[in-house]
Amino acid sequence: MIQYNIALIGFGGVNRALAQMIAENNDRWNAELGLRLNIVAVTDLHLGSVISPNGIDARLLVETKFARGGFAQLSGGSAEADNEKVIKQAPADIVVEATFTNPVDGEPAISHCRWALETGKHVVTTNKGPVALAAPELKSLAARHGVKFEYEGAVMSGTPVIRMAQRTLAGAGLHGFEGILNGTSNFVLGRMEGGLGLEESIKEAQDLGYAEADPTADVEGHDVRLKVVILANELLGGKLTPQDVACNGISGLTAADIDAAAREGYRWKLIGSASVSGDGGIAARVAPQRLPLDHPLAAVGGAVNAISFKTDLLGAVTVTGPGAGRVETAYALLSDIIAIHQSRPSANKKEAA
Ligand SMILES: NC(=O)C1=CN([C@@H]2O[C@H](COP(=O)(O)OP(=O)(O)OC[C@H]3O[C@@H](n4cnc5c(N)ncnc54)[C@H](OP(=O)(O)O)[C@@H]3O)[C@@H](O)[C@H]2O)C=CC1
Ligand SMILES: N[C@@H](CCO)C(=O)O
Repeated sequence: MIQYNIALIGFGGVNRALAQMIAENNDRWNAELGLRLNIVAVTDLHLGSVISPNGIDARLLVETKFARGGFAQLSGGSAEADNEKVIKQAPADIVVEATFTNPVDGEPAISHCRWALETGKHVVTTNKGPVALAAPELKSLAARHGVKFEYEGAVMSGTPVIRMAQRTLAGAGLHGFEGILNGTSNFVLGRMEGGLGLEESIKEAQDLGYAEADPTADVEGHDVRLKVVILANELLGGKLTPQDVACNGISGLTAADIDAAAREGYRWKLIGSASVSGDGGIAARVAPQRLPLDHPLAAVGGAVNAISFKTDLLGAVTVTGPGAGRVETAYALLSDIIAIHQSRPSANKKEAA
């Protein structure tokens, strides 16, 4: 059995859900996968920070109602979120970055990842900023320090699309994709079809843990734009920045637009897409589209996401699954940790034997 010491950066919906999973599943992971997770540090803007080399009881972390600065009451705790000190000095093997996604410059999350990788710690993250805006730098930093930078949850939450496409569609001639890549806007469109207003629908998505800290990113398409950049660069060999992706969200759609589409046998969906063009460039965009009801993406409802990969050998391969949600996204972090566990040299030697 291997025990991984982890540091949680940001203690909002996703990292809390991971702590809850740890409290409930460590014994099962030990039996099935040969790993246990031990939380040795946490930092959060609201709660402060704590380093505890022997480990912090995950259940206590989740169940205690901490006030602002409340981590100061824990042994090794402080009322300040001292991210740099925690990331550099905590005895963690893996840093779990789940602070807010900054679609403009990716900070402070990019710095969090950099500090971790530079000090020889693996990084797993659901934060789209570092992946969309700094992946080449962070990957080369990881390689230089012999650690991993993993980010499966940055696209489609816990639904495995990045690793799946990289590994199991290798050789199939992937040349494009189109998909519903934002759970909040898909949920909101469904609610608006049912007669609810935009603002009330967004509020519901926030309560359910789907929306970004600033939900403008969801409804204006900026979140999908980051995801399109990530997928185009990871899977199509692109070097896109968000500025390369034309972007329109759903905030301009009115109840009348939605009703008119329904009467005519269509449904509005926010679609992110990219395809390799004849000259080897990549054309990418985010835009609301009216899909006929028999289109494979038209029936995808709620916070569910779906992506159709366009391949030479298989035609379209479509994957559907959760696109947002606290537990669903925490699962993506677990899947990244398992990927790190399974990529260690001794695991590979065993498999080869
Ligand atoms: N929820 C989801 O369905 C999904 C989320 N993601 C991504 O995962 C990340 C986390 O999401 P989620 O947990 O839902 O978001 P939350 O807003 O619930 O949690 C983020 C937490 O990070 C804290 N935080 C913000 N800035 C800092 C900082 N500089 N240092 C320390 N803590 C900080 C926030 O504190 P405070 O509240 O005081 O600002 C908050 O507690 C985001 O980047 C999001 O885009 C990805 C896929 C799905
Ligand atoms: N706010 C995002 C979270 C997942 O990245 C969404 O609704 O899809």
